[in-house]
Amino acid sequence: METTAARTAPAVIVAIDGPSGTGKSSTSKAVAAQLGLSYLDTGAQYRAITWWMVSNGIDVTDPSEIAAVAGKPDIVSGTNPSAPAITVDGTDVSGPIRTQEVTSKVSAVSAVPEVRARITELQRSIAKSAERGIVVEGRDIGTTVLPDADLKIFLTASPEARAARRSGELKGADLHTTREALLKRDAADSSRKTSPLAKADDAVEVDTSDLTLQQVIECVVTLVEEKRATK
Ligand SMILES: Nc1ncnc2c1ncn2[C@@H]1O[C@H](COP(=O)(O)OP(=O)(O)OP(=O)(O)O)[C@@H](O)[C@H]1O
Ligand SMILES: Nc1ccn([C@H]2C[C@H](O)[C@@H](COP(=O)(O)O)O2)c(=O)n1
Repeated sequence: METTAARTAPAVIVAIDGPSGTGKSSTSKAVAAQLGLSYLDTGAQYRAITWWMVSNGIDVTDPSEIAAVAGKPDIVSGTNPSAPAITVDGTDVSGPIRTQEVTSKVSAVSAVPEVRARITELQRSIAKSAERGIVVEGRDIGTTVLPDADLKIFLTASPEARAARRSGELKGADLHTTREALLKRDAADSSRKTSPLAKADDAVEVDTSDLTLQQVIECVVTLVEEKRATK
């Protein structure tokens, strides 16, 4: 619930990065809602462009084929933390971007420099137009997209904790398979040449393995409020 103090506070830009399943989306949405900030899920944008590539028969194993069409889809992201929305060429793709097919291909598509340049530009323009500030979550927000963010958080958690969270979400999917898939995606995202998943030198690292979601939210809200008090 947004407070009066939040409505009158100075604008603040918060970058939240980390590997898959560390709680970035859940935390970012809740913090933004509580503090009256906009919210941007940058993973959803990479998933949306991947969905478009797959739907249009692009060979996602061929970076030059991806690069040639990276500018074609029109991706529009909503920034309401209570109702995050994403469309591609006017079609709501919030469901289709979460399929296993898109999840298995998104690391390859998001590694292509032309894709990153396009999506990074979009992200910066959304952040710039957020009057009351924004929480932007992803993999390279603190290092590349918004290096001057007021606050940078890097969430981590053990592979076991992350796999348990994900298999809970996927209605009891096999823990070992889920863990291996998470680690494979992290390895691809961390080893790409252009803006890999990485902690910014000035980011605050929060290990969420043994924290409840509510504890993580409270920790980040406190960090944002402390930062706002110095602005
Ligand atoms: N601290 C926590 N304790 C227990 N469960 C959590 C915690 N944080 C998040 N979760 C749960 O873990 C799952 C993954 O969280 P979330 O989608 O926020 O992670 P993420 O880092 O955004 O992942 P991805 O990068 O893959 O999108 C969700 O079901 C969420 O409710
Ligand atoms: N800033 C970002 C955000 C996401 N990606 C890529 C890498 C992820 O595996 C994929 C999906 O993200 P998720 O929905 O799981 O948060 O998108 C990236 O490269 N940079």
